[in-house]
Amino acid sequence: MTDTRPAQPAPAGRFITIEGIDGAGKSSHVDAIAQRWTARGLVVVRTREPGGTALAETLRGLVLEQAMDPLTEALLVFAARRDHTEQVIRPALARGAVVLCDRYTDATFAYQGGGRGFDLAVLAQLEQWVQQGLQPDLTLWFDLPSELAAQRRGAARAPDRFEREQLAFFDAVRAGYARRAAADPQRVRRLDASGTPEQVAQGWQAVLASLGW
Ligand SMILES: Nc1ncnc2c1ncn2[C@@H]1O[C@H](COP(=O)(O)OP(=O)(O)O)[C@@H](O)[C@H]1O
Ligand SMILES: Cc1cn([C@H]2C[C@H](O)[C@@H](COP(=O)(O)OP(=O)(O)O)O2)c(=O)[nH]c1=O
Repeated sequence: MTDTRPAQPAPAGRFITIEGIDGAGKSSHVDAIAQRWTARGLVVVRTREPGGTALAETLRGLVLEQAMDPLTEALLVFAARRDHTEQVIRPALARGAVVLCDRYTDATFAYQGGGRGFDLAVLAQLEQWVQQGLQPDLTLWFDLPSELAAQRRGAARAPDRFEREQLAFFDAVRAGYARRAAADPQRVRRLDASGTPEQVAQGWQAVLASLGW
């Protein structure tokens, strides 16, 4: 069935997402990325997926800890996304804020599509129904080999249901991100996340500078 509802009007703010396999280094850079705009007096709304609202955080707890089949998993991350998008992201963009979101739909194509092997055409339909044409203006993809990410994750934190997966799963997730980047290279910018923190920071700074952000 074709979804014929019109896309909602383009929002005024800026929507930036951060992506990568677990242990890629996203959390280590998000404060500095946000500061780039707060230093100029812009309002930055920092949020994450799955999560960002009370309902979506409840769904996050289920997705990260409960065993479930791939369709249930895909529906739950999109249900969380719908609530988050409508309650937080669209209103913030309409107010002119910078929305900086730790993961969004590229993670679904990477983890559920790549990692779990779930049908990409179904994910694309859900994406359309849930987002009604809304896409990030920019996605910073922290990319590095799965082995290196696993070493970085180490034993520092109790692994959730995804972090307990084997290297082959993360190789497939990474390939899922690469497909999304190839399909939309203007939006999804790959960063080499295998270097030192300083080198990685230079990478995202160069991308933002090239956009005049
Ligand atoms: N460039 C880097 N080089 C080496 N270790 C790093 C680098 N960036 C982050 N780390 C470390 O790797 C681990 C995972 O980083 P984190 O930022 O939590 O990743 P993510 O949020 O993508 O899962 C942390 O212990 C962090 O200190
Ligand atoms: C947004 C999203 C995340 N995930 C997974 C990826 C991560 O393993 C996990 C939560 O991501 P993350 O917030 O990066 O976890 P942490 O707080 O441990 O750094 O959820 C999906 O499988 N599908 C999705 O659509």
